[in-house]
Amino acid sequence: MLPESSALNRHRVQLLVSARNRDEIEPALLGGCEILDFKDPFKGALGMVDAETVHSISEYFQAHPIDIPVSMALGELTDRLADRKTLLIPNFITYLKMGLAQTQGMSHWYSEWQKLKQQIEATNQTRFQWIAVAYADWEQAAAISPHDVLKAALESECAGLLIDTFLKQGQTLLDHLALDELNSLIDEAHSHQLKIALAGSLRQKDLATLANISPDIIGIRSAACRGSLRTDSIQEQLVQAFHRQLEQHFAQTNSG
Ligand SMILES: O=C[C@H](O)COP(=O)(O)O
Repeated sequence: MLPESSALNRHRVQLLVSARNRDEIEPALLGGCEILDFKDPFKGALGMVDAETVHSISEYFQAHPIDIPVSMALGELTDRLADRKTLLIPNFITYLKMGLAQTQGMSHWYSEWQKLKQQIEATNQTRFQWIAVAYADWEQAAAISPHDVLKAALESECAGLLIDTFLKQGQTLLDHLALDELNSLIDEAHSHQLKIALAGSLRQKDLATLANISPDIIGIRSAACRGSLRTDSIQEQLVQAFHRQLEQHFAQTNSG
């Protein structure tokens, strides 16, 4: 059952903004981003930024320490298994996420996922907080279903579950998953203290609908970019406008 519709949802929601390079850090932060994410929008839904970009972002954070959590996308599990490149993750990263496209029918995906996470932690001598990623358009992504990803996230003690879209061709999260399906995933996650992030070409106008459910994080890139084009650059005033709308629909956004 959906919670009773109300103009103001009292659940605290944080704004995550996906930046692609050092130049986008300040517009995201000044606009009010509360979790800073890094991904390369030219490499798919969860494309990882290249080593040169990681280096310049690291230099930026050495000069300007940051006090909000930072996350990074690592691409798809199947891509990581195919290239086996050693991943060096900078020490300012808290959350890591990997997509599960092409895992449908792959019998050992769960153990491969666990092994890879352990290898990344061993290489970097750090325990990361892992975010499991479910795709709302999971059938097109040949991924496992959001309910199965949620089950796997709980089993593997992930810090959270992100529900995003795999295809970025104009359809939004809400085009693929009905609000009551999202609500039931959120209820199930919250009953196990698992945080839920929602993303997938979300726009300011979607916030009134999303205020009927209680995600913990809302993630954007397209809506923060000029012309709503995720391959364009982040604009401070667009992040700020989205953040303002978020505060109008979800109370206590900035209350710590
Ligand atoms: O995690 C957030 C995503 O980067 C959202 O990107 P998008 O708004 O372009 O779908």
